[in-house]
Amino acid sequence: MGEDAPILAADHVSLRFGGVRALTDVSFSVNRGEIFSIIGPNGAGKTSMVNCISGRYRPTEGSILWQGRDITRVATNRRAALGIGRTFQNLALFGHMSVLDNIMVGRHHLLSSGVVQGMLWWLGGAQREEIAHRREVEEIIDFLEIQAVRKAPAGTLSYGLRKRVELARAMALKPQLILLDEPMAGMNLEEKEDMARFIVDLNEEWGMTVLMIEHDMGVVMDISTRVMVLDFGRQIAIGSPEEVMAHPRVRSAYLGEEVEA
Ligand SMILES: Nc1ncnc2c1ncn2[C@@H]1O[C@H](COP(=O)(O)OP(=O)(O)OP(=O)(O)O)[C@@H](O)[C@H]1O
Repeated sequence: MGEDAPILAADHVSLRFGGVRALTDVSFSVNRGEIFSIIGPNGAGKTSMVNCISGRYRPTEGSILWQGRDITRVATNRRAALGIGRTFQNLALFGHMSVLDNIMVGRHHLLSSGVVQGMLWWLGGAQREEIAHRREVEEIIDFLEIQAVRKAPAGTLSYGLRKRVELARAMALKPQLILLDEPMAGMNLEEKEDMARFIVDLNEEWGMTVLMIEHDMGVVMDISTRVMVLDFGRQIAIGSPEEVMAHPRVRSAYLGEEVEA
């Protein structure tokens, strides 16, 4: 277990909400070091899949494997402690708190996974760790080029900068795998280009494996190692961006083209 196994795998995952089949028998694996993207039309099951990985939803059938170990029944906060990080589309930043404090909060999220561990951490040299952690947070702030706003209340920032702070908060947990749910949504071209560069760099320089959902096909095809396409909860293609774009079912389902006879 461990080194040879994919960092993450979904094994025959199905998810139903009453009569709605959000996912049907989806299997795939993500290799360490990849930027792996999930695409597909609205309602295809992308968010459901990511929620199964983060632990927010439990698959009706099938399992989620982390480095070969079955984590289907592991709680969300434990998954974060294992090394699965994410940005939360709906978890807003604390508007009145500074950028720095918002990023530091990410760390406390990790510590809150156990009162006893938290106590031991505190008794066992918390201050030293706190200083080391602050240094890491400063590195992340430098990396994401948000030094100029580190003391600003998060609520005063532009949309693009807020998204960067959210990314910083996820990075502060030092995840091995980072889940990004539509990181470019609502961004202008320049903000998208910046975000794409940060994703590539956090992958290459910080060694984080990336799993993302993104609607912007240009960005997906540009930066992804591999792409999985979902449609009506089923996997219809998986492969390199070129392979996926050339796939007849992708062209018909996703790009609305007629499938040639
Ligand atoms: N909590 C829920 N309760 C009931 N149905 C749900 C729930 N979450 C998702 N669904 C349904 O599951 C299907 C897949 O939804 P999901 O949000 O995973 O798709 P998506 O590909 O992320 O779509 P979008 O691109 O619009 O975000 C949809 O039919 C959706 O209505």
